[in-house]
Amino acid sequence: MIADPGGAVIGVDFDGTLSPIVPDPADARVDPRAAAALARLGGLVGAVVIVTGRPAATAIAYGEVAGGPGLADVPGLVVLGQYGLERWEDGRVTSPPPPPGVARVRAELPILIASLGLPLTGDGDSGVGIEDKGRALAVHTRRAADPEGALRVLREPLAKLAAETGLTVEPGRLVIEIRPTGMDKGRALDAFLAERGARSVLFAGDDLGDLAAFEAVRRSGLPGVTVCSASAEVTGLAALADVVVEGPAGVAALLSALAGAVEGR
Ligand SMILES: O=P(O)(O)OC[C@H]1O[C@H](O[C@H]2O[C@H](CO)[C@@H](O)[C@H](O)[C@H]2O)[C@H](O)[C@@H](O)[C@@H]1O
Repeated sequence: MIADPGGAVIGVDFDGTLSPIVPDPADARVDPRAAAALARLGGLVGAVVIVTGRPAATAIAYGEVAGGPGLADVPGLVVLGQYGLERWEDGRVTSPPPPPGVARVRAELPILIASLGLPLTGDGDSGVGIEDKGRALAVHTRRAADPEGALRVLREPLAKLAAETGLTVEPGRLVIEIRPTGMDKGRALDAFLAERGARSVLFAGDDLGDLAAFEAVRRSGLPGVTVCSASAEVTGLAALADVVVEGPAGVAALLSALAGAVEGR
């Protein structure tokens, strides 16, 4: 990677990796040090790609940094959003239309959650939150009175709703998403590595949804490094990573050190 940076692909997740976990998903923002490191790397390596469950445009918007380089300033950046269904590049998003089941989930979710006796969040209130991502919906319990308990109550009814609407369930950090089938971070990364003719790859993530990308690094057969952005909340991923760092601050430090090593080679 350092000897042949032009062949390297640097892949990163957004929430929990570039952006610290916060109670309200709408408050998430990139760590400015991570954005600055990626902006350096973008001019040095083959490609920088963000692979995220967020809509691609949301990652770009939450990647703005006042007075410094933000994610939109990373040279050649590609964002594969909604687990690879969307692509942001050169300021434009391309994506297929949402499958029809999403509209039914959107209509039924508030009723279903109320029927389970779980209060929904209002502005700034505690409760269960619904994040509408256009082609997927996420049900968040981080702000519920009992986050783990709410997750337990929701698990089966959401799986049933996903099955009835031809969609799939994606569990995450105090969140269950109902999203289109047929794509995941691994498939998205496979295709990107092939498209760019990658000769090495690094992928950093924080959650079990990032495991598919770790597996893509392994099956690529390329010299590869998997990085876990560690937290007390997700303990399973660290054992499966080559390198473990402390959250987004640790990821930023690692990316910055990598940029320094390439610049100084
Ligand atoms: O693939 P990622 O970039 O990691 O996105 C996965 C989901 O992350 C977001 O939720 C998580 O972060 C929130 C903000 O810190 C936090 O409040 C929540 O508890 C976490 O689950 C996001 O809201 C989802 O849409 C993403 O799919």
